[in-house]
Amino acid sequence: MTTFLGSNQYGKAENRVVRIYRETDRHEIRDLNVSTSLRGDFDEAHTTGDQAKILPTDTQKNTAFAYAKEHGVTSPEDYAIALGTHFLDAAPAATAAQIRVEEYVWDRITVDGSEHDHSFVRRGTETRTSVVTVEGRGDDQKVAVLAGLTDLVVLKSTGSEFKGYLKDGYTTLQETDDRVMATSLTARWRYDLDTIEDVDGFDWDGTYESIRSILLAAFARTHSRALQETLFVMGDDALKAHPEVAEIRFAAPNKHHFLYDLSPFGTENNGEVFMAADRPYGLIEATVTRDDASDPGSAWTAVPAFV
Ligand SMILES: O=c1[nH]c(=O)c2[nH]c(=O)[nH]c2[nH]1
Repeated sequence: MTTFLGSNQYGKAENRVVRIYRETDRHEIRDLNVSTSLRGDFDEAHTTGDQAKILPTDTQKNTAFAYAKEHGVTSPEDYAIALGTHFLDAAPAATAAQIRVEEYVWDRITVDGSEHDHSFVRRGTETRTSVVTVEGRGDDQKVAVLAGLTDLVVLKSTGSEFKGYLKDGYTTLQETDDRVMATSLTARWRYDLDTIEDVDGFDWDGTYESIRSILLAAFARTHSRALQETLFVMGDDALKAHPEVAEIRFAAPNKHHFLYDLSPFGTENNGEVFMAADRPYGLIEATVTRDDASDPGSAWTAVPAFV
């Protein structure tokens, strides 16, 4: 019996890079969790122990921090493209570099009705995400950019029904035309860079905010016949408004809210008191794709998402 080395990658995970812009009294903060991975011809490092081709994870960490100053962090996507491109120059054996960035958003604290210059409060649990994969060199170099968010917790107190579903001998669920619908949304969308004229000058932050608002508006506006339908409308709205987005993927846990039975206490419950169940949860996952979407290449390789 012989064995061989299968797919592999290596890098430094979860570098907590905080970049503060302090050129004026009104400071700006970008708070990132940056993970780097290199893929390529790193067989010897595993099979013979020869580390000659390995750019150490410690160096990758240093570069992540240095680039926060030398390149800057105008957006997670722009920073990740610069870092990924650099690693292909720095490590000749690498065929691809993947940079995964989570951004924790800080809002300014409002004091006496005005935003404070240098005091911030973290925005809930929501996290902005980006995954950039840079592959190849020179004219053949390909850059894939995913953006998204995770842990965006939303709830509708009405405007959601669930009925007309398949029933069998194990079905106990009652049909409803008025329920609470809540989820903690993960969404990732893939940019088609060929549709973007000036990638260096692209407004990554503005586009992120626009798509986030579209998703929230669609969730609020749509009378939901199922979480599946709501996700599709959210994706459809985002793709229609943003031709530069090829596809969007969702993972949405259905955070069930069960009407609590207060009848033993002689109290009516007209959709007023619910038990929020922690688990199990329905897990609804869906992709909405433009029919002429570009080839994703390795954009989704090693990205923690379904399919
Ligand atoms: O929006 C829903 N989709 C389902 O597939 C489902 N299944 C279920 O039991 N409740 C729900 N709700």
